[in-house]
Amino acid sequence: MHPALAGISLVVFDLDGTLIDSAPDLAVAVDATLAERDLLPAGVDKVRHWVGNGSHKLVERALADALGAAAESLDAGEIDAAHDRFLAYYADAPCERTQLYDGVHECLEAMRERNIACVLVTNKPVAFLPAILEQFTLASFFALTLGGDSLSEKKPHPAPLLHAAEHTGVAPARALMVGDSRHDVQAGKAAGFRTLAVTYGYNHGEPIADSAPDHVTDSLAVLAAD
Ligand SMILES: O=C(O)COP(=O)(O)O
Ligand SMILES: [Mg+2]
Repeated sequence: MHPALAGISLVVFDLDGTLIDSAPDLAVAVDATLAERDLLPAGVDKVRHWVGNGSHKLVERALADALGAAAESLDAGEIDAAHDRFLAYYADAPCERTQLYDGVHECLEAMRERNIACVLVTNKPVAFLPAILEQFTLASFFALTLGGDSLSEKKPHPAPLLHAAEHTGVAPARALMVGDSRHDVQAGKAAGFRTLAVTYGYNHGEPIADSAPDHVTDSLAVLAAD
């Protein structure tokens, strides 16, 4: 068994950039939002760097970039209005270009066989989760799924991870956080979880090793190995 799983009874998985490559659909919704305001498209490469702090931050970063302004200088009402438009566009097509990463299903199957509880903790709005989980037949693997707006705090705050531990009755010391961004690693450390980071996701253009996770992998398939 992979050393990250030694003594582990709960694995909390991040979604975007960890289980699914959702940036192409997020970019379509961002670009449609910008186009309504006659702003140039951001494109998927930029959007990849902006995912991870929830959809509101994604839209704020996209607007700031398109307007050549500092995020702090934007009007809050302007960001809220653009965010509403983004949510409408994304709701129309949340999984047309999104792909499941290799190794995800075999990893989740292996957790099920080993009786290791799995919980999904994403900063994505919870309203999008049913359609995405159904599209990739992921729903049945999770004891609980939390979005960025499910609780009053989201990652990098440890609250959603501690909620997952409490919900499954597993002590944080026996839990592992698996994610692609520094926010996942920070939340995991703050919650007293062990941390495993994937190298292929979105991390604001920084190497995830800089966040000093306990383990790093380039595929979740390693968690399925004997
Ligand atoms: O920022 C988002 O909307 C999603 O991010 P996460 O699934 O990587 O937490
Ligand atoms: Mg992520």
